[in-house]
Amino acid sequence: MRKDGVKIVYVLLDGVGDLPHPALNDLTPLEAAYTPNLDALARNGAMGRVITVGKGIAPQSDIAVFNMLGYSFRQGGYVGRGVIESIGCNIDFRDGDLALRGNFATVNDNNNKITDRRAGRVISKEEAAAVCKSLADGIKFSDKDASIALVPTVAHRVVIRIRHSKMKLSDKITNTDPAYDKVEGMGVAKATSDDDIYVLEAKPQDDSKEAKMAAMLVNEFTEQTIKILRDHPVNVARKAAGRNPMNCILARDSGNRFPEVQPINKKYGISIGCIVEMPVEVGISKVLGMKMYEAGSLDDYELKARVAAKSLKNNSGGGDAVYVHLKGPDEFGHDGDAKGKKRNLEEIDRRFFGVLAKELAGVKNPVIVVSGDHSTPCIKKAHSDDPVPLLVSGNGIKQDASARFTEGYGRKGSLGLLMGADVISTALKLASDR
Ligand SMILES: O=C(O)[C@H](O)COP(=O)(O)O
Repeated sequence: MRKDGVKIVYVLLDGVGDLPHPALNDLTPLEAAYTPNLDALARNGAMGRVITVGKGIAPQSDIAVFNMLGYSFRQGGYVGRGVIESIGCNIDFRDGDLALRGNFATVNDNNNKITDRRAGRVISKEEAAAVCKSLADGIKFSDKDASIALVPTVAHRVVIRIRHSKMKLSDKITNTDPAYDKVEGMGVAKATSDDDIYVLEAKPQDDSKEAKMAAMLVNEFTEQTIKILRDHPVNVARKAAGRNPMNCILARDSGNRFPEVQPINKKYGISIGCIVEMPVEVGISKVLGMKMYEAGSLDDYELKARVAAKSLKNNSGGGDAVYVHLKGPDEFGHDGDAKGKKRNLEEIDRRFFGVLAKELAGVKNPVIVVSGDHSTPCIKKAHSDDPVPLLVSGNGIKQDASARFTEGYGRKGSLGLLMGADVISTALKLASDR
């Protein structure tokens, strides 16, 4: 396959896929949204659908993005989101430490019933830092050789690292977060509702003393966290202001070692940069050795479009491809806000794809690939295994009858049903064969 001169913008819209929603007259957010720029791309390309990780798997974003970049880990060997987020947030993590993804959550004072898995989502950096400091100072494990470090990242998200100075901890333990399961090391959304959920006990998944120790330490962490945070000044203030207290941390996706993977540029024989912000996306990019471009905060869509186009221009040291992750749609899906998701897609269309179209003027024959890492249907308020639409657009790509970037056109498109791990090689082939 000749790849000389190929220029690709690869956009993953987090949680973009959806199902018909009554608030949108039984359309999906993509179908209901006014997206003239995406529509124009659809008319100049071909569509299909993608099962990002595997049939029947409602994946978390980490393993889904790895797959969409060509790394399936189906033969095992995935290290877990906790490790990827640790790498993303620069915590001092070593092989044998236990790394977990945490959520600040709200629980009832008396029975550990979870009333909000994200403690209201709005958590300031100061609140998160104050709470994490109290926990780092206050948590005393019964085993004196164990210690804890916490790094708050974005909103309700926090990274937990537990270290034992005399033992490598095992990652073979279950989650305390009831919303996700671990399947072959991958985080998978469970079909639970948010209405009747409790903090779970971490259980060892084998008989080793390392797994028993890891589970015991996570359970001590949970119990002490709830005690320390019950009357914490941050929570007294939050409650007084009518906000949900951040009085618990739910842990999931344990991992205990660095991943070993082939760098992405070597895998595809081209140079691929990226524009990412979330800690998990930063972790993935570091693991794959991608060059990261600064492009403001999560919703600086115009800037992201400008930086993406510039990264491909030969006169600025241009790469061959740039992967852009846009977090926007996913949170609306989790919150069940179909109208919000529609509005967000309209904004992305106007402020990202509209600007990108103009900024790419100086790039010769670019190909734009658009897809998602998974579906987050608003009616489910969680990730699902529904395939996501895929669009490969550019002059010379054999067009099908796609008129809009929607789930429906994806279903009818000429690219058919692909696996996530095959998307980049398929796009490269279509781009090179023109
Ligand atoms: O936003 C995230 O971090 C994940 O995609 C969803 O995680 P959550 O269900 O814990 O918010």
